Amino acid sequence: MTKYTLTYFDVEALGEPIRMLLSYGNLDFTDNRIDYEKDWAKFKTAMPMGQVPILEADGKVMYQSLAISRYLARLVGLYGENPLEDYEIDNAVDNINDFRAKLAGAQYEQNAVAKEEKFKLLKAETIPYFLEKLDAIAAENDGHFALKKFTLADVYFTGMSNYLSLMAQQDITANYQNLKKVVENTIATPGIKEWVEKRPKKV
Ligand SMILES: N[C@@H](CCC(=O)N[C@@H](CS)C(=O)NCC(=O)O)C(=O)O
Repeated sequence: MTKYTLTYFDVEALGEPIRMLLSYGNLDFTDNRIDYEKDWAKFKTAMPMGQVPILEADGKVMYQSLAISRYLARLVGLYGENPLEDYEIDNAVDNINDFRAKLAGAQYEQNAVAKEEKFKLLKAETIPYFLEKLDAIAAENDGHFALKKFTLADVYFTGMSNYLSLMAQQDITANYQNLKKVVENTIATPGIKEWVEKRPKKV
């Protein structure tokens, strides 16, 4: 049986959907967490693109979190059954990822004045815009993000949700019942439920 090792920082963020997919599939994995302050400089040079997450499977080193997530989703039956279904799932994941990129653009802005301006715009426009759109998509899909069923897109949103809330400086599901439903459904799913109960409490 394949043994997986996920290497990432001691946070949820981009690594968490991967941990959830591995847990959902009941795949045997080591959750290898790097201490950023102490150890990252020496690990970075050994990473294929100088970044994490990476997933090792029987000697194969995989990187790029979305590529890894799609690979695992295929493996555990959370991807589409045909190219059109794949498109629907990818589309939902890309919408969520666009939201993440907007938040990260403000969060990691180095200039303090520019950062404050970016956050003002985020709070006034970008965050409500994305959350309303995403909530409407989840409403159309009966509490899922695509195809009215549990897929990679639900796991991606749920795995990222605490990190997205942290960056948005607000609970992103608080006023959006359909988004809340996606998260509740996902964390009640066998495999993921057990993972969420035992995972380190680090966003
Ligand atoms: N597109 C990459 C981005 C990976 C990425 O941004 N990783 C960050 C952590 S979330 C990282 O390794 N930062 C440390 C660095 O770049 O030195 C992916 O999705 O895997």
